[in-house]
This record gives sequence, structure tokens and C-alpha cells, in this order.
Amino acid sequence: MKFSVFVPPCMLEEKKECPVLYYLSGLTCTHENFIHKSGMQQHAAKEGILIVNPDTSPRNVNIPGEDDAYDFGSGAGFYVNATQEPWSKNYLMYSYVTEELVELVNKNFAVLPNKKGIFGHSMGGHGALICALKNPGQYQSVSAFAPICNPIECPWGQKALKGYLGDDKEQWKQYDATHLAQNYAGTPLELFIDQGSDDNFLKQKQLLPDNLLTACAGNDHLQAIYKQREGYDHSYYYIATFVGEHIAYHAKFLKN
Ligand SMILES: N[C@@H](CCC(=O)N[C@@H](CSC=O)C(=O)NCC(=O)O)C(=O)O
Repeated sequence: MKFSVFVPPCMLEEKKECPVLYYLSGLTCTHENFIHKSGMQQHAAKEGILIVNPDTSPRNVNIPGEDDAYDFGSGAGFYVNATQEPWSKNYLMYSYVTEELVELVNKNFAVLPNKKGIFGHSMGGHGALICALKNPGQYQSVSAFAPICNPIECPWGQKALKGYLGDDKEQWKQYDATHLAQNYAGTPLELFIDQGSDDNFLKQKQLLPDNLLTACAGNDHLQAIYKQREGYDHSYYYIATFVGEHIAYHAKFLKN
């Protein structure tokens, strides 16, 4: 598995220990889209935060058809642990991003292991939300750009969850941010949800933020901040515009 890391100057030059922020990308992305297109480096440098961006799936694992669709298989791991063959051997993205990658980063970079945030875009926004909701207290901050908020109810999510987890919809709920938010009983958590108003995938009902906001409103342990950006779409131009605001938001929690 490849992943990219941005090391802030204060870690490189002043040998300071820094907080760490994991960014989970969306469908079709590799570990490079975010570093090429978001412009996050200047903001992470200013705040002194190490950024880690994993790939979105295993690659070249010789599963027939693994590269055939943009929304399933390569580039579309959906941050779940697959239980269905042939995916279950390699497609363990949830354990990878919450455990294996974290251990690797903690061992190899001078990060503060208890100052850890997570954010992401679209499929990766879904990933960030479920990682935080399933692991109360593990992430000090979470935010998402145009996340898939209720995958059990949208075409992208239904295709992926059926393929990786099988037909039992009870299993799907374990990876659904809206369902997890309805049942969350952990330490108080704030979810920062960002959404462009002119996002085609919002219009196609792939994202369903209202369902997650309703779930949060009914749960005293959760607080949602929802920012709708007038006229913005789903692209990296949108992410590049607001990534500084997200990194500053995480810094409030990670640098106190
Ligand atoms: N090719 C697909 C859409 C693919 C797409 O828009 N991917 C987004 C994330 S969407 C949700 O996870 C993305 O980040 N693309 C990479 C980029 O650099 O823009 C289609 O045609 O519908």
C-alpha cells in the first residue's frame, strides 16, 4: 500500500513533535490526488501538522475485474473490511487506516499519538466519519468535504457494501455514518460537514447529508457543524478553496 506524507517544516527543521491529520480520498483517487490538487501544504506547514494520505484501495492483487469499475474494486475500497471473497483477503481498508497505518506512522514519524484528527472527501468523507464514530476518543477532530453520509441508502454505497459485505444489511449498518450517529454513545464529538450547493452527486442523492444531520440532532453526544458553500461543486477546486479552513479547524483541537 502506498501513502503520501507531508512533513511540516517545524518537524523537519526544529525537530518538534507534531499532531497528525489523516486525509481519506474519494473514488478513483490514489495517494497523489490530494497532494497534487488541494494546495494543503501551505496550511499544514503554517499549523505544524503532519498530513497522511493513504491510497483508496489495494492495487494489483489479481482479482478478476478489480479494475473494471470506478466505484468498486481498485480506487474504491470504501474504508470497510470486506468479508466476501475474493475481496476479503486484501480489501481491509478500515483496519488499515485505523490500525496498521497509524502504527506505521507513529513508529516512523515524530507525531504526538494522542493528537490525531481525520478528514476526507466524498467516499473518504464517509471513511473519516465512520472511523471517528466507531472509535470514540481515538480522533480528537473530524471533518468531511461532501461526504457520502448514508451509504446504505445511496447507489454508490449499496453497490460497494453488497460487494464487500454481502447481502445482510445489518452488516452494512456498521459502516454507515447516519446509522452510527443514531447510536453513538461515546465521548462528545463534533462533526464538521462541508458541502457545495452545486454538487452533482448531492443532486443525484449519493451524499444525503440531511439524513446525517437529523441523526446528529437526535443525539446529545454529537454536535454537527454544517457549512453549505453556495455554487461549489464536488471537485478539487472546491476542496482547495476550503482546505485551509478545515486544517485550521483541526488545529484548534490538535494543538490545545
Ligand atoms: N469518474 C466518476 C467520478 C469520480 C469522481 O468524481 N471522483 C471524485 C471523488 S467522488 C466520491 O468519492 C474525486 O475525488 N476524483 C479525483 C479528482 O482528482 O478529481 C464519474 O465520472 O462520475
